[in-house]
Amino acid sequence: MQELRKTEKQTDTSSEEMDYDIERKKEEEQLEKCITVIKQNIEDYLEKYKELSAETKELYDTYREDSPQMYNNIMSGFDQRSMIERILYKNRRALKKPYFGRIDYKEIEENDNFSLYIGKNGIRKNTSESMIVDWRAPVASVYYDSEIGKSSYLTPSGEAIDIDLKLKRTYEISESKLIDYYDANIVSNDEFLTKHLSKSKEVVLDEIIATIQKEQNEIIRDNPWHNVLVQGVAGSGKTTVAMHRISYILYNFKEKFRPDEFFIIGSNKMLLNYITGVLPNLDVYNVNQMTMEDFLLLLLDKDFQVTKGKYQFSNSFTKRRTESQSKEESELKRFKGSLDFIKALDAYMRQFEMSVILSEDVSYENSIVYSKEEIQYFLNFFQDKPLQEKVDLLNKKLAYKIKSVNEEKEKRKEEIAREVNRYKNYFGNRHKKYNLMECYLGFLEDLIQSGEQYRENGLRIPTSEVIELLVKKLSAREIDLYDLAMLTFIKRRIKWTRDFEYVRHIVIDEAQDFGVMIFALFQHLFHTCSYTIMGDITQNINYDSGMNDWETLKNEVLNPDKDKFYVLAKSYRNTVEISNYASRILKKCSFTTYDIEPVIRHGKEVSVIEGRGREELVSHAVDIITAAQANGYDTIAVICRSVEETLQIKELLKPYITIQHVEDDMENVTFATGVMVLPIYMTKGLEFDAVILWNPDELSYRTTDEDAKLLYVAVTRALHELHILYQGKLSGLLL
Ligand SMILES: Nc1ncnc2c1ncn2[C@@H]1O[C@H](COP(=O)(O)OP(=O)(O)OP(=O)(O)O)[C@@H](O)[C@H]1O
Repeated sequence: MQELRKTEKQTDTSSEEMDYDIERKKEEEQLEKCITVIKQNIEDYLEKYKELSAETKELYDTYREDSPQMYNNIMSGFDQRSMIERILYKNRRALKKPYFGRIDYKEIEENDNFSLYIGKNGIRKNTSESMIVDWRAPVASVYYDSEIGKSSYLTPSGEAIDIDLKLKRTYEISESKLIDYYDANIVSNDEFLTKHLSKSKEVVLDEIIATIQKEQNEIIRDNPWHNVLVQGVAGSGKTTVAMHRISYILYNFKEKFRPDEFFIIGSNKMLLNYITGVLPNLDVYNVNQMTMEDFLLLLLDKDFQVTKGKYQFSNSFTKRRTESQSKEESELKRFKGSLDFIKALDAYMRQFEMSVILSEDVSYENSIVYSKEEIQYFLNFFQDKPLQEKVDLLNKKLAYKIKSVNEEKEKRKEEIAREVNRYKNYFGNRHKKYNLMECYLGFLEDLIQSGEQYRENGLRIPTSEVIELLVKKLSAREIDLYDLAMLTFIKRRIKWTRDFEYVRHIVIDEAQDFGVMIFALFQHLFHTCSYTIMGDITQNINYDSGMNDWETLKNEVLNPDKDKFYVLAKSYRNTVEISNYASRILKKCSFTTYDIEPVIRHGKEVSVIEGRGREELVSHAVDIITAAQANGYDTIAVICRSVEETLQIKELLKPYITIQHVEDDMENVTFATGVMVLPIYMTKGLEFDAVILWNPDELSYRTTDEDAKLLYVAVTRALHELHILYQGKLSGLLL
């Protein structure tokens, strides 16, 4: 920061320097004051913690199983203790760096002046007087959004407060000492940011509270009552913004959302561990995190278990590429990811329901007690309810009618009960069990037999050969997430269950990798849920099944009038050299891309090195890694195309370099400091100080849009250095 200030100081007059010294003294005093308060807070809370621990221990020692009251008291003691632990954690963190910003402004309507210090956590003196404002508080938005002069901020209820911003100041504080500060009208935002970005990478996502950018702030603070879809280039902070958004929502809408109603869905466990590692620093605890497959399996629960049925998940990145996949194979993938797949199942389920629930006149003692029209009206009215619930409601309604007829005839109670009982399962038994997989196979069979009827209704259904391929895969116990999605849909249509409740907000990272049908499914499953959807169509690694544009999602699944679509164009991760190299790949493609604007941070040129055989490539890789480590880089990745290649390269590098996670099972790999060898699909969402792209030759990456997306993902993982090692002919995408 001192460097940032130098240019300003050179032009200062000595009186300005004096002003600066006075001002700095005031700032030092303020910092001292805050630190004293925080120290006092820590002492007080430690005392409370000790008292509470002693009380809880005493209760625990005298606990009797027959006293529910005692049990509740112990539990509440534990809860309070963890609350105090969190407060202590926040205060201890704040002790080193209590705040990062300050805003001085006048509230125009009230004519009141304020000077607020903004920190990663709000700090109070004596639990009442606010010393430091939490970054998530509505007013803190001014720090991220506003320029000096007239502006406004929004309260969570949407009310605009007009203000006149007089000062916006940023501090550099380290180990409780003021290093420096600067004012927004003097040092540019980009200069400050670049300093932060040149750091070496850690193995969890960083919080960016002090440097959130205006366009990111807008997304973080958008309200949770509508869905938010963000298209952002690689490294634009999508994941980071999503995590900060969760923190913002839980802080500002405490009464409406519980953390355990939040679900973060990511593409693999390594990515999830990496991104959710930031949550405690953002004061977020107890949110759910899982892969899409695990989320669907959780919803399916006991109704479908992959292990029980001995199913295996298919992964198209397992094998080294030898030949192109068949036309049927890619058609099948496209169909499975499409809206037509789920729309066809919806139509089938309606037919299925009609075959189970007879909508015909119900006659009783020579008169119609429940007419066909009434039944159909009921079915239409409760269209959205599961089959079992409809059956139950219809049975109950009929029972009521039969009871009324008999009561009118003044029959005896026992006789009425007998009559009602006779009809109690007229529309079917609501406990009847359905096998979801059998239902799914029934649907596929119907597509094969009656595909034309579906097509006549405007659905794009592939040929029966394509559907037969899917049936074949299922009989070979090969399954994927779209199959799970269909089973979940069937379950929702049939079963009366609580499995779909308690999901209030879903954050989906790398959303482009999932077919649009997944989002349609979610809309169908959860009625009071909103979504934060983060993605980049340029990084769709599941070319056929994933999304290559946002149009269908935006216009056919989400509500274009109500939901919000944002674009993040600035890339904070890569150096200009790496960003330009990535942009060159995209220029070779036919798909629409979003322009990348790198934050100006220069580094080494990308090195492209040809080797005359594997041994030479290995020797180059070893040299690059050794040099990068000597340069102080902690995270280094060698990125391969397939799992098969990854395992081979690991073996080749092992004699010379310590490699993290040498086990073969990709599922168990966790992000670690050091050198990792990974297939591209596992590097999604991650970043490394230095990246070696392993042998992107023309066979591994053809000049197609599909392969361009894969390469784009691989090269944009690098923060500071990118090296391309190849033998033979380099892929046309990199020329
Ligand atoms: N405002 C910011 N201030 C400082 N660093 C930032 C900011 N925004 C993003 N970054 C940094 O940029 C890097 C990329 O962020 P992130 O991984 O969230 O991007 P992404 O858009 O999800 O990338 P990808 O699409 O490649 O997964 C991270 O190191 C993050 O800390």
